[in-house]
Amino acid sequence: MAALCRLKSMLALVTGGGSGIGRAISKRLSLEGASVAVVDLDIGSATDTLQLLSHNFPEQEHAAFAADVSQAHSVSTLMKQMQARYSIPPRIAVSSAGITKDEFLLHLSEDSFDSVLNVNLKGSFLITQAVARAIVASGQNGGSVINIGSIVGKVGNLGQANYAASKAGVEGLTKTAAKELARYQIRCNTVLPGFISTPMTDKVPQKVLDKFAGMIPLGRLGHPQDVADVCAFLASNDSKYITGASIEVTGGLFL
Ligand SMILES: CCCCCCCCCCCCC[C@@H](O)CC(=O)SCCNC(=O)CCNC(=O)[C@H](O)C(C)(C)COP(=O)(O)OP(=O)(O)OC[C@H]1O[C@@H](n2cnc3c(N)ncnc32)[C@H](O)[C@@H]1OP(=O)(O)O
Ligand SMILES: NC(=O)c1ccc[n+]([C@@H]2O[C@H](COP(=O)([O-])OP(=O)(O)OC[C@H]3O[C@@H](n4cnc5c(N)ncnc54)[C@H](O)[C@@H]3O)[C@@H](O)[C@H]2O)c1
Repeated sequence: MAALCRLKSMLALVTGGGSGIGRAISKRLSLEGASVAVVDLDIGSATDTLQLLSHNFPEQEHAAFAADVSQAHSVSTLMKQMQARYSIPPRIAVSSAGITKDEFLLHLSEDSFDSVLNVNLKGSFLITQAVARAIVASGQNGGSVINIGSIVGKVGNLGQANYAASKAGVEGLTKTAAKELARYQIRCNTVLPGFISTPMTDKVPQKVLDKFAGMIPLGRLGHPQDVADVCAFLASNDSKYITGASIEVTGGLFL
């Protein structure tokens, strides 16, 4: 197989890189030659991810950063730290940081609503804005923003009014960013994973899983790698004419 080097000399920022899908994306982008800034609330898990990244090219430099994507000041500090470390802006920005606080609507608290929207939607906004600003300020056009939504943002899900709202918002945010940032050749796309086996889905009650068993046409739960492969495509020039798209990575769940 030809050496994977579609992202050689590119700097990628991946939030939520300490676990699950974000960790798989970090690994996949490094395999294709990118230097990866692994960003997570949990610096320990982000540092653990560093140990898993590829170093196939001498210029690859990976680093871990602690940041809370829901807080503007934290994202601002992150960007300053990245500027000091790399002196170039990230050309690939993946927002994978996300949380759930599941509860039926009738019992859902304001705090559970706010915290999920702040991390999942506002976090994607803050990262998209910060990276776009850095690219525009560099005077050199070009970049790929990849925001991780969810099929739940499209179809809804029992117990996830907050989460579904946040993920539907991520799509609207990303489509608008695609329209506004095209003039800078910054492409913005949303990935909609289905049920992917990660610590996030480990919390789903077994009786719920049992209800959905057999509902996935491709016959298996998704792996984080399944999402990472699509993100590598969206990060690369192989998707150079794609922006504003929402790509479902679901195995056909909820077709
Ligand atoms: C096996 C292959 C696919 C499995 C798919 C199952 C999930 C649906 C698709 C999600 C895909 C993408 C998700 C992705 O974005 C990442 C995540 O968000 S992972 C978290 C997903 N969260 C949920 O699906 C919510 C699960 N439900 C709960 O956590 C609890 O039910 C809760 C909402 C906290 C309420 O708990 P409580 O103890 O008050 O009630 P019960 O758990 O006893 O539930 C009462 C009855 O409602 C049924 N129920 C609950 N949630 C769902 C659901 N999402 N879909 C269908 N039915 C649901 C539950 O089975 C009980 O039914 P019964 O009265 O018959 O026992
Ligand atoms: N697993 C699935 O089935 C599935 C499906 C659809 C969408 N998604 C989305 O994919 C993304 C990754 O999910 P996952 O399954 O890998 O979850 P995960 O829980 O394994 O990883 C989420 C990561 O985000 C980090 N994080 C949480 N809040 C943060 C914050 N405020 N600032 C910075 N980092 C923060 C966590 O520390 C963790 O490392 C999430 O946005 C999730 O909503 C997951």
